[in-house]
Amino acid sequence: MASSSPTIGLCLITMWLGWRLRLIIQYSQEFRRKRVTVVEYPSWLGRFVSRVRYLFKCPGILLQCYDSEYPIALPTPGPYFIHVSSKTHIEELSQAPEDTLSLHAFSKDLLQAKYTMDGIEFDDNMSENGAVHSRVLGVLLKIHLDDLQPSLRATISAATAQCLDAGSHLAHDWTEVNSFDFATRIVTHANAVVFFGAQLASDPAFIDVAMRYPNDLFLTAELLRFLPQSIRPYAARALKRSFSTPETLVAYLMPLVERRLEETHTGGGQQHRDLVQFFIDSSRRKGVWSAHRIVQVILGVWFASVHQPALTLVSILDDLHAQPEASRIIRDEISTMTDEHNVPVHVDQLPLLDSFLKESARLHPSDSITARRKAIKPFTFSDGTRLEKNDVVCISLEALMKDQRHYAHSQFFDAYRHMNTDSMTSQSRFSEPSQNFPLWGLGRHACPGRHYASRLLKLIVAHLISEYDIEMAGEGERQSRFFSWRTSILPSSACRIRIRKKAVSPGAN
Ligand code: HEM
Repeated sequence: MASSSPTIGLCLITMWLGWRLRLIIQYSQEFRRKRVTVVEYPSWLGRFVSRVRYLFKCPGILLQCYDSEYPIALPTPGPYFIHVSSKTHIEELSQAPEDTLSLHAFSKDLLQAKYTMDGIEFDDNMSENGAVHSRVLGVLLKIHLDDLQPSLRATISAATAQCLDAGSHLAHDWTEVNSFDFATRIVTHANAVVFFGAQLASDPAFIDVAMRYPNDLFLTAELLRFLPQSIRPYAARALKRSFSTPETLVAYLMPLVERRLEETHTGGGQQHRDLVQFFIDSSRRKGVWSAHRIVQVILGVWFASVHQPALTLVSILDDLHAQPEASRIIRDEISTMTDEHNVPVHVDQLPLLDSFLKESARLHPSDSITARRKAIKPFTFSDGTRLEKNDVVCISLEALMKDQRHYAHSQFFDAYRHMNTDSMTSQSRFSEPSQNFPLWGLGRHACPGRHYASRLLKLIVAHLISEYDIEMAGEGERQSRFFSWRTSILPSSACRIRIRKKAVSPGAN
């Protein structure tokens, strides 16, 4: 009996390896694309190694092999990813119809949504959901940002103080925290107010679940993607025991959404200004979504809304420390800049703060690629470059934003780069997607949450920089504090900051 478990384990591993090898052989035989450079080692073993290497080294490989004209293809443990970077390819990719190059078909594979978002069934051509997202995030949330700002400020302030209470206390009032945990906690608290309103956002048990959900989703999806389709439902059921936050989150959200739907139908209750209400109001135009459907969609948006801003904030804090002079001037800008009527300037109208955030994201994005699309059917670019069904195509984000052709002295951190320094006004804004700055994607899918993300990051940075002294804990190159997994560039556990309340606070606007 004692020897049976290792034998079963060995059989399962051998079966899994055989299955992966069969897929690799299948993909490699299929992969012949006109005008695309394939970056992989020759031979079967080489191809296997190339795929494993992709998991740990993708951002570095893309920087090394970047070509501003010709697409490059990298083998991944799944399909080949074809990375484009020329103006024409980028334009054609972002304008391709959803039923040919689909973001949602890609996201469905990436996030294993059926298992991680309470059984949501994505259609590859999700124009209906897309329209509701755009209205809720890109229109209603954007319009209400100024109204939400006071509660966001108060929440950021309280969440920061709470994180510091829980951190490791050092001499001279310093507290040390893990940068990513710190950023995730503040973003989670702020988002919870905006998504679900003050009542649920003030429940610590809910915040704990909401904060853990993106991590559980990410790990579950990663594990499932390594398994054959046929056994994913069983594996997902087994994984639920270890990663239970999706179910718990649904248990919190269903009563809230049901109550709101009821209030909306009867016309009773108070007026709510949060995303749950915006989703209810916007989906009514599409024939009233059920509470369950609204919760499923909110789970997807919640993942996007926590993970990316938290990663972006970690890099901003890192860069503020590396650029002390710019950091000092931003602090002055926040505390002293007034308009012609001597009224403090709105946090969204501070040109150096905006430029700094954009420069930080340009040099240190949290992902090396953007605008991913899965080919639902074959697609041919105007120069003849061809994609076959199931290929994934995307833009080489990091390499493109470090290309000398787009940015002079592109490796140099220039806090003023995105400003007109004569008039000291913004030249191009952080929240604007463009061909040279596709951080938010491009075209009809460009991130609808970008105005909120930009405002949130500015409010957090303004609060931290005005009220706290911040230092990196431990020195060393940036590279030693970050690692990559697939295309993501992630902070390691060595990414820690020391933080303490300023002796005299200049006070933010
Ligand atoms: C720094 C923070 C963020 C970054 C860098 C970012 C980046 C992106 C990117 C690259 C895409 C894909 C665009 C494409 O493929 O063309 C995207 C899509 C999306 N993002 Fe963001 N995002 C951020 C924050 C947010 C926030 C805060 C929210 C919600 C409040 C959000 C909601 C979404 C949604 C719903 C989509 C899917 C859009 C669609 O289906 O058409 N994002 N984001």
